[in-house]
Amino acid sequence: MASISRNLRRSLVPDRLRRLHLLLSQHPREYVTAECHRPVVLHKRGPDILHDPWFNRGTAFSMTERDRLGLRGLLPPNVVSSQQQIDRFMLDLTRLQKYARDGPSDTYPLAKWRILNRLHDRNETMYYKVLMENIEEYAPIVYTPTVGLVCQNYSGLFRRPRGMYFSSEDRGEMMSMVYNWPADQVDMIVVTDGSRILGLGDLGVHGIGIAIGKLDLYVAAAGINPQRVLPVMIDVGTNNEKLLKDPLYLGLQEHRLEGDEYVSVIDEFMEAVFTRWPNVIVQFEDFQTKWAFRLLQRYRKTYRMFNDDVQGTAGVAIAGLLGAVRAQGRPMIDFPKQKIVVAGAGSAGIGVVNAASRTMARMLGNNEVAFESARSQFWIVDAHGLITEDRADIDPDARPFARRKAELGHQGLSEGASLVEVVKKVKPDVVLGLSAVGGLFSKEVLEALKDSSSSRPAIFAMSNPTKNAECTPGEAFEILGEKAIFASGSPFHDVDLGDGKIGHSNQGNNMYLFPGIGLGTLLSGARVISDGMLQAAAERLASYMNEEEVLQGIIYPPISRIRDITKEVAAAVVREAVAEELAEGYRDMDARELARLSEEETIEYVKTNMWSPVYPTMIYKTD
Ligand SMILES: NC(=O)c1ccc[n+]([C@@H]2O[C@H](COP(=O)([O-])OP(=O)(O)OC[C@H]3O[C@@H](n4cnc5c(N)ncnc54)[C@H](O)[C@@H]3O)[C@@H](O)[C@H]2O)c1
Ligand SMILES: O=C(O)C[C@H](O)C(=O)O
Ligand SMILES: [Mg+2]
Repeated sequence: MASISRNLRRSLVPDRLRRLHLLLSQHPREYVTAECHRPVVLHKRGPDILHDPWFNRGTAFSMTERDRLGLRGLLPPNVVSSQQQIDRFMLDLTRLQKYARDGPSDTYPLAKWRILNRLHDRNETMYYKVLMENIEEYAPIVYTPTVGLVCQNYSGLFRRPRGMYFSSEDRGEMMSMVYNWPADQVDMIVVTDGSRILGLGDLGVHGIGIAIGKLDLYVAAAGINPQRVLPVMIDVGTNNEKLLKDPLYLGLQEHRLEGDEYVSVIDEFMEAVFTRWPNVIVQFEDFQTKWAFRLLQRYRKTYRMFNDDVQGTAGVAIAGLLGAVRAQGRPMIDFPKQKIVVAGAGSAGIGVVNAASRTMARMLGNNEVAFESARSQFWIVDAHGLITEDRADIDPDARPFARRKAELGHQGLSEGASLVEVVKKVKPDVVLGLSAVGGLFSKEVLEALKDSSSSRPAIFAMSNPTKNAECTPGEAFEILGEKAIFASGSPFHDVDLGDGKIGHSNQGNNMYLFPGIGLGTLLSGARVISDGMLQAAAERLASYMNEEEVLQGIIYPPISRIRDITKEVAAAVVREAVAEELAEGYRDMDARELARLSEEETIEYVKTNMWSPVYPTMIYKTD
């Protein structure tokens, strides 16, 4: 029988230990934690349980449970194990996938999503077990890139509602509406207003799919209990003319609210959710750039919130950029010498440049000279070309990084210079795309990068979904050869370079950080999410890959390791929250005890609190 760690043993009384041994004999060891061992109290019986995906376990209900919960006779008599259920489902899934093509040129992503979604609707535990055990195959279905296709087709795919919808029509009602949600505890909310879904633009209310997909990763990667997650869509209208005219559109058919009216809706939502669930964490997702920064500044000092596109993406990019330095055989401290061209000056691009330049400045001494030197390592190109001081109506968020007049002359560049011109003149170590323009890193741009001052030029084609990637790994390796480092926001296959050589295609997606940021914040009980906590998360991700992997060009972990990396990131966030005296503790772990935990004990503490897809003991209560 598998052994139980000392920490876990300490937290269990003897009869629970017996059940734990039973669980260990039925499930992979990593699933069995104290968190999944808590009994669940039910206030419903019979068919109500079978229709509730949180509690339903179908044919896996034992005979004693069927008696206890009024289920006897409501299910076929053969009791099966959870593994037999998964085997049966997987067989059916493979068969259905085969006969349910989505279209002539396409393979089966939407068909797969529909089948998985039906399981999500009837048995959440089983759904997450399938997802976790097949994360490489199904993360790209429930998350990027297929989630984009799902949002684009949401009116046709919609079956059962999931999550909550707040609209501009609900002004004045939100405080009472939040009590319509059935869970008394919510740990994690992902909220979107649907205004910029991946690189697909304004998808209005159909953007709820992205919040659902992000929370699927919170459950699968971070072990947040699926009963305590809440996807939210704030429908303030849409500026997508097609949706405004579409008779099948599910949202408000009016233009988006603007200005103070818009802010007041978001304010009301924040007040309502933090009143009912004071300890909740709110992740802002896919808000158009003009609101992303403003809302972040407005709430980050008072609420437990962060913006994934601005802050999660920045951390993931920093980890990858540091990986690219190490891949050149140089120490991370050489990062401030890297010349970086960024294509895209939206929430993601500016978020990356802000955070990466701060990281450089810290390495250089954190004073004014250091900041100035760090700033000068970045060239930002947007839809109008190179951003310089000469630009009229410059976006205030981009202003600090506009190239100075004095620098331009000797570089032979001017306001609005094209991307290819900038790459030719600057000879950057890195080109990083967050432009949402597929193919932007054209043959010409990649050819120009051959003159890079780096021994291993790095290409980050980070825009999503797949067709928005600035280039493919095939294009990058073909032109730049085996030394190139490649990462993309959506997954691509590695490239066979012949002679047994592989061009590694890394996935540089904020999924490697947001689950750990959320989990670490929850388990530390930090009241806000500080820059230091975000930096600690990024640094842990950066150091996760070992020297050998990095030298091979592997700068991000494979998705199969997402649960492990998330645990490590969460522990780093907890420790930083403690160091900054922001941690207030979680459940029976108070701030003082948290501070006494060693690094290893913090990791064990995180692991113990991660939910796993194991059917818990159920107890029926009448009130
Ligand atoms: N990989 C990840 O983890 C990750 C995270 C966040 C966002 N993203 C992706 O980043 C993209 C951008 O997101 P955003 O919120 O910043 O969007 P945005 O629309 O606010 O910004 C896009 C930026 O690209 C610029 N741009 C447009 N055409 C260009 C061109 N031809 N050359 C150079 N720049 C051009 C625009 O001027 C703008 O500054 C999206 O595709 C999104 O999916 C990826
Ligand atoms: O959702 C993703 O895959 C990454 C990112 O948040 C995005 O907006 O593209
Ligand atoms: Mg996003």
